[in-house]
Amino acid sequence: MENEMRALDISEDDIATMFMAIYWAINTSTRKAAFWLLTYILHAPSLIEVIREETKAAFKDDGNINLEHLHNQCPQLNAMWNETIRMSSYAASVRFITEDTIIGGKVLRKGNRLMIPFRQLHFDRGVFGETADSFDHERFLKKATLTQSNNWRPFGGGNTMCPGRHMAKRSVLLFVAMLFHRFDVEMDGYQPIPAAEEGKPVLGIMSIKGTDDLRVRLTTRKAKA
Ligand code: HEM
Repeated sequence: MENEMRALDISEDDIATMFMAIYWAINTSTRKAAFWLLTYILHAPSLIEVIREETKAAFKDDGNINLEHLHNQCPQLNAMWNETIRMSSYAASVRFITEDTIIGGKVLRKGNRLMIPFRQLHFDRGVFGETADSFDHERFLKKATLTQSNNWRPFGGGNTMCPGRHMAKRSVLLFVAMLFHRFDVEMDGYQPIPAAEEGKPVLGIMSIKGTDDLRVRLTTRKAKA
């Protein structure tokens, strides 16, 4: 990729900026999304069996795992994923206004910047209902069209919509499915859902606040005879 950029005469500074953005995108939001998804599941442990049952067809006898099964044929796990990134997204799209535009009776002047904070969209009770503040693992099962809503934008939108979104989802679903197939997982004694760092906007998924964490116990599951 670097060679291709050099061949296009892109400057050293711009190449560094692009790589920085890519490394950062890969290394931050995806692992945080996995953390929050596991946290929500461990706080409703009956979901673990639901996931094991739904994902077991993805695990092949030859050791391979069918990623597309996890992506397309596991509605419950997918609904948990959608709900997790609704709850934990703290990004905002920033757009440069190129023409005077009227939205909802408000004039947006050419030359200004517009910020669209996702958290406010994701917690809008007009769209997500009275339970918008809490994790509902079935929310996107009961209403699959929510993913088409302009209020659900964990990956932004338009030309700069996150190109890593499919990879991020597949990585996290794979990690969670493998974890529950290989291990019994439980909280190391009851712990509340860790506080999220709400004071610091990020381009993606929220961090845990301060030293909060979630300790878990893992026990290897015995292979079925
Ligand atoms: C849960 C995981 C992730 C979340 C929530 C996330 C979220 C976002 C958001 C909100 C944007 C800005 C979209 C906009 O401007 O409207 C973005 C951009 C971007 N993301 Fe992600 N992302 C995730 C994972 C990834 C991964 C795994 C990669 C790379 C493999 C990636 C690569 C990028 C890149 C390159 C951009 C800039 C796109 C552009 O400006 O054209 N992201 N992401």
